[in-house]
Amino acid sequence: MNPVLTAREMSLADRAAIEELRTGETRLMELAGRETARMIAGRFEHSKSLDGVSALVVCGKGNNGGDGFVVARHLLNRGARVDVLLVWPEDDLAGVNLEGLHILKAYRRYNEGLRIFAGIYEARTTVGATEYQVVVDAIFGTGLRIDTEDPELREPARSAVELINFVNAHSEAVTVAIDLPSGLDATSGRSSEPCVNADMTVTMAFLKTGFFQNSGPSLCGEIQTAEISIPEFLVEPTSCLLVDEAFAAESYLLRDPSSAKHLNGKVLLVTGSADGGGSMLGAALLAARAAVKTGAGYVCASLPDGQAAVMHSFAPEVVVIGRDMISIIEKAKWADAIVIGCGIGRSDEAQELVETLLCTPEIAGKKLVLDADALYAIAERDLFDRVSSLEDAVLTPHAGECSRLSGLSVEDIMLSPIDTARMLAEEWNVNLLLKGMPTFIASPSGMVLISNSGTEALASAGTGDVLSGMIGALAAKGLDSHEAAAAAAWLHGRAGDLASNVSSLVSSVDVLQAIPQAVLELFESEE
Ligand SMILES: NC(=O)C1=CN([C@@H]2O[C@H](COP(=O)(O)OP(=O)(O)OC[C@H]3O[C@@H](n4cnc5c(N)ncnc54)[C@H](O)[C@@H]3O)[C@@H](O)[C@H]2O)[C@@H](O)CC1
Ligand SMILES: [K+]
Repeated sequence: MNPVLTAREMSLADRAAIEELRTGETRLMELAGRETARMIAGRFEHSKSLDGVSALVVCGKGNNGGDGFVVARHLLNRGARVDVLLVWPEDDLAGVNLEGLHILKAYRRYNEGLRIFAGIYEARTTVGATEYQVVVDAIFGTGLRIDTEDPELREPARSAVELINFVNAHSEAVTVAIDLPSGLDATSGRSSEPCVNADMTVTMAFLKTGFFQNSGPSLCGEIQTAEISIPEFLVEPTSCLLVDEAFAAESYLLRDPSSAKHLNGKVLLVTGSADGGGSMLGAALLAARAAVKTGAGYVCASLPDGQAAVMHSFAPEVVVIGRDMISIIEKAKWADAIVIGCGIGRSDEAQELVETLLCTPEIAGKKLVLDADALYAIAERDLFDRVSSLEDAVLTPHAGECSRLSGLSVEDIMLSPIDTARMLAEEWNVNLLLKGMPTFIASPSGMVLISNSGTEALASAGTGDVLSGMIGALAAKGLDSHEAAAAAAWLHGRAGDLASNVSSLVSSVDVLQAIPQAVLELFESEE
């Protein structure tokens, strides 16, 4: 899994590379620029040469602008025609950045086409009349400071960002952001007004937390990471990682050919309700079937009396027991993981059931997935002390449920989901999976995993129940509940993608049915 860093962590890594390893700023910058030019070339079919390609590189006064001068040089080396726009006067440049500009100026002797514009006003008319295939945004990187009270950019940055966005909106040009789109805060993902809207972001060394929060996902475009010789050991231990296919594959424990069903993960679900005329058995069916489809060896569901036939018509593999505590405790002793909450309802009786379950040692000592109405009961009955003493549990709220649990507003949670998930997991001493796009999975020790797979396809009723069943299955098969939640979130997203080409048509049953394909893919791509 790849580390995901805050701006501060990235700057510590930069400094360690320069001061401890003596890598040298010039070397890092050269690699940054060269890698970016190589990735730009990769966007065009003729990846070695950029003959006939016209590029505009818009440079700021910090090291991000310095990267821009190097990119401009390597684009020229590959045959592109290049215009460079200095957003600030040359007098504002110093050190490696000024050196970068001097080298570029020396290039002019050999490249008549190279134009260097001193300031936005000098550039505007010519830029407007030129057709570019590439616009490189090198105005701000991790050094940007935004005032959250007043996120407006001042001149000349404002006009420069507007120019980049104008060319992006009115031409076929690909906008490539160096390190991050200018105006985006690398840590929080909040953006200034305006902010560059990139088609592609070539980020240096490591992903940044801002790519996954607030405006980050909508402004970065495709994200590529440039290897610039800042080794991973400089950032270890990391506290945030991006879940990837390789992690999901490693986490998916295949059955031993000689094993019996009871060795392949036994899941108990305490889910579903049917009161009077209403029924929330669908949630129970989806979660149970998802556990089966994810490869649990044995799935048992505790349902309200008289509901076994419904389960068997949908998931004949599932053994059904009653809702009485004696039967539940009996099966809890046997189970490797227990899923509690999907569709049990919000009645006093349901809340009482959750409280009793969490206070029962045979249950509290197991791997637990607490979802939906179980979360409601935890919030209503203030069961956080119980939650804190659980052996290995995961709570799986969406932002609304998280708000009810924590008392924080949905807006505040969404403004800093990584920090919020980490803080609550630490406070409640439990794993917390904060559902959304992306999904954040925090452990009590402060590790946050980000699962970025899947699209809006998953935004439909019942997909959360499917996820709970999947987590239960992976936990029962041997993962701890933090890893199980992260791997299940990734597979769940992938299953959503595979369910249909048209995301709006995807229902939770479609996601369920696509689980085996998502799992199979893991092993096909490994071969
Ligand atoms: N430090 C290093 O060793 C490396 C840094 N690299 C590049 O350097 C970047 C970071 O460079 P810097 O720290 O110089 O910062 P930036 O180049 O991101 O920008 C900072 C400059 O903009 C100004 N500024 C900040 N906020 C502003 C605002 N709201 N309005 C107007 N001006 C503002 C600052 O005063 C400073 O001059 C990275 O994103 C990356 O692109 C890479 O070259 C790799 C190596
Ligand atoms: K940038």
